[in-house]
Amino acid sequence: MMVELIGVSKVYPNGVIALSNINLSINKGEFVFVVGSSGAGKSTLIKLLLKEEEPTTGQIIVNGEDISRLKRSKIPHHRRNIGVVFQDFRLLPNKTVYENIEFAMLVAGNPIKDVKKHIYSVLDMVGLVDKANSYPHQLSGGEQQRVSLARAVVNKPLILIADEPTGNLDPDNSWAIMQIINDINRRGTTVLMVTHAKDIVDRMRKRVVTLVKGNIVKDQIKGAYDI
Ligand SMILES: Nc1ncnc2c1ncn2[C@@H]1O[C@H](COP(=O)(O)OP(=O)(O)OP(=O)(O)O)[C@@H](O)[C@H]1O
Repeated sequence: MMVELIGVSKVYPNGVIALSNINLSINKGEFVFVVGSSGAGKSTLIKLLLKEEEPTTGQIIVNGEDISRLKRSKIPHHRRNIGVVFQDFRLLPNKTVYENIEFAMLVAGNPIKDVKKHIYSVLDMVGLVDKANSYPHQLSGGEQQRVSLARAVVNKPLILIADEPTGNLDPDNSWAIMQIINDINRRGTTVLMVTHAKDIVDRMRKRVVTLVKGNIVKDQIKGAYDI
């Protein structure tokens, strides 16, 4: 099992119950869509997995490790297991495409040899070798998201979390991003993608976990977007 949530609840200090006794198991190599209306608890789930928030009850096990018991000093090591992409790309504006990816490797203290070759291999995967020396503002939204995906996987994470990765993109760019995420998954990375994109979910025929008010109300093997 790559990710396991056992009896996980999250009650924020203001009393809002964002997640209520969640049980969820995700196998190594699985692809899971998480869907649900606004406020259903999707972002909270991601924050718990990244250990940006602590669960109120329950256990969260990632790659065999109970992250609710993790020492503060072990959090960076835990986060290196997870690559993340967001709706708003979050590239560093003053660094080139190459430097954005290089920086992610440096920060992770990555022991990967031949940094340059490795950066070009992830750029090749997203079809942007020719943009290595461009700055983010010189790229389209779709291209920026491709860079952000290259950066997310450069340290070979076990899990890719994509938080509405197509939220700012038109249908063609959305579909291109979806294909890259699917390729990343086929190469063995477990993928958890939060999305509101009904057309994409319905076309991909992957596992779909549906949240309503902090509860999993549906978990379908080859599911559809149905809220
Ligand atoms: N830091 C916080 N403090 C208090 N309440 C919060 C906090 N973060 C989220 N909430 C509340 O918890 C509930 C779940 O929020 P969450 O952001 O997880 O939903 P979501 O499914 O990601 O929604 P969206 O699709 O709008 O991003 C909501 O009622 C929200 O108002």
